[in-house]
Amino acid sequence: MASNSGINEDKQIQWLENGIVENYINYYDYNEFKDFQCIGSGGFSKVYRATLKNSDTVIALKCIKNNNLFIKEIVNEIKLLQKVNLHVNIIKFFGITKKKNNEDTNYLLILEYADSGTLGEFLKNNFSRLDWNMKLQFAIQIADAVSCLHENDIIHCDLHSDNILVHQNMLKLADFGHSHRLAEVSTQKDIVGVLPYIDPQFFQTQTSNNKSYCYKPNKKSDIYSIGVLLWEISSGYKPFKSYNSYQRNKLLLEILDGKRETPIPNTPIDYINIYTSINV
Ligand SMILES: Nc1ncnc2c1ncn2[C@@H]1O[C@H](COP(=O)(O)OP(=O)(O)OP(=O)(O)O)[C@@H](O)[C@H]1O
Repeated sequence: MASNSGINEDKQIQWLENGIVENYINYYDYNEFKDFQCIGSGGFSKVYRATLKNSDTVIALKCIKNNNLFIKEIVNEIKLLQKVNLHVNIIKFFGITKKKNNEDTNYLLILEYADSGTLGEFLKNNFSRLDWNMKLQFAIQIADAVSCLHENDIIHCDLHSDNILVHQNMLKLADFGHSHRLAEVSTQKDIVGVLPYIDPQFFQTQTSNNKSYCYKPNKKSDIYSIGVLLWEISSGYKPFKSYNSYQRNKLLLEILDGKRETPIPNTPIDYINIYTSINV
């Protein structure tokens, strides 16, 4: 007898296959692409740069490492990306392709290609040439992209500088694997994300209740992460970069105790006000 999770996986795969047949998802044959080059990897995917044959069109292919384990995340990411596909600061979703792997079939998301890597890498390599006008543009672009999500009642839930890509000096929000529609949000048992960017309320509720976790991610949790990103854009550094992974608990306790990164000298006061404002 199939397990519940097996039934759920089958349903998700069915949704993808129906999407291809009924044309609510664009499908491209894998053989239509060439010049594959691995450009990154994350918790559940490997990402390739490739070119559409007989054209100069460059795209990114996000190949899910283990379809069966992550099929829910793939379907989730596709559904959400399709809702916000028109925004210039959100990575575009073009469709899917499939690759046969012995007995298995791997699904790959076809995405807009960002030519300058993640925002984190970009700041590391280019910070000295960024003027305030550019930093401000970056801040506005992140706020615009997240505002578009929120208008569609979607929350990203995993905002950090490696989930924002840079293309032609413009920011593109990416990686919707942990995002949710607000109506479908439940209380989080597992906290996802990168510690310095996570709304501390996730942890506060957990420790004060002395029982299972009961904080629901919401729009304000994304806005906390935007505040941290604005600081990062103004400094060029990852937040709390002097803490290594072994000091995670120490950092968590300090953040709960109110520790925050301090404004960088010569940052315009209006900019500081935006990311330190508590009236969100
Ligand atoms: N559209 C793209 N254009 C260029 N590079 C990309 C693109 N999408 C992803 N990448 C690169 O691949 C890396 C992994 O992508 P992504 O964060 O989407 O994977 P993931 O498996 O969902 O990661 P996570 O562990 O954060 O959930 C990114 O950090 C980036 O370097």
